[in-house]
Amino acid sequence: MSNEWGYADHNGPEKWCENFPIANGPRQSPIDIQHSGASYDESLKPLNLQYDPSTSLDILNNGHSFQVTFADDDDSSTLTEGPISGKYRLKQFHFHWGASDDKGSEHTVDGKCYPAELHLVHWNTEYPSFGEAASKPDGLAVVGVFLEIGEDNPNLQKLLDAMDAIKCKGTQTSFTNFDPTVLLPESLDYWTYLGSLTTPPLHESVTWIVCKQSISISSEQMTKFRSLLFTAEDEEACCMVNNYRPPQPLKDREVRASFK
Ligand SMILES: COc1ccc([C@H]2OC(=S)NC2=O)c(OC)c1
Ligand SMILES: [Zn+2]
Repeated sequence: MSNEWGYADHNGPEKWCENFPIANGPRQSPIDIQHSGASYDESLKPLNLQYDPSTSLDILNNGHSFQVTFADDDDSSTLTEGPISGKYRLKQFHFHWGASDDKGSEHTVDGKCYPAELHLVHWNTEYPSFGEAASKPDGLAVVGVFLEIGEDNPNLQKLLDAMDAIKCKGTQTSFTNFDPTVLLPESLDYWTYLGSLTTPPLHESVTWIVCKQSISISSEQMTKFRSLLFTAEDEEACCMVNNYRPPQPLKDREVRASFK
């Protein structure tokens, strides 16, 4: 398989180990989070997420998902506290989703799949850049938020309105003055464990912070996500759906809960 990984049968998650043997490593993500298997840790602090909307730059279809990228040349948008030490800067956020409402999240909870999952990707300012941090064991902290079918979510509308401009792989458009705080659930109770990026290169560099509470998305809004394409303008169109990796073995890891 060339380095062109994807989510199809010929280049999807079951094949990634051919070019990325870490795919079978000791701290791979995502995982199935079992309520009964998580231990409450009273030493876990509340998350401190401070985002400056003026750091949002653009929205891009990268051929695997769509992402909103943030200026990260100072400490304007950061994650501190929670399970981490030090300060992590927001680099980007993106989503994973399914072809139908019964699948799409990467993490599952007691075997339950959600239709989509948001990832807010932060890098440790102990390192000079995201690129340097991405391969270090404490380099990244990703906040995961489940999306559940319900009422229309007005906080997603600005993202949905931009999608016509980024339908194809490699297209992007300006996306300014967006505060990702509006995408967080009311409660910031979380599970945390040590894991990895969920796409190649699958670096085992992520402190995962998965929110217990979901946010809503309507079925109509999910349909808009599914109108994006994995493919470029000059290629045969392939709908961007099922861009999720299934749960990986927990192996010798613990999952801690910030709540009883
Ligand atoms: C710009 O940085 C990123 C962000 C996320 C990933 C993947 O890892 C997780 S988490 N979600 C993914 O899609 C990534 O993979 C190379 C690079
Ligand atoms: Zn992701």
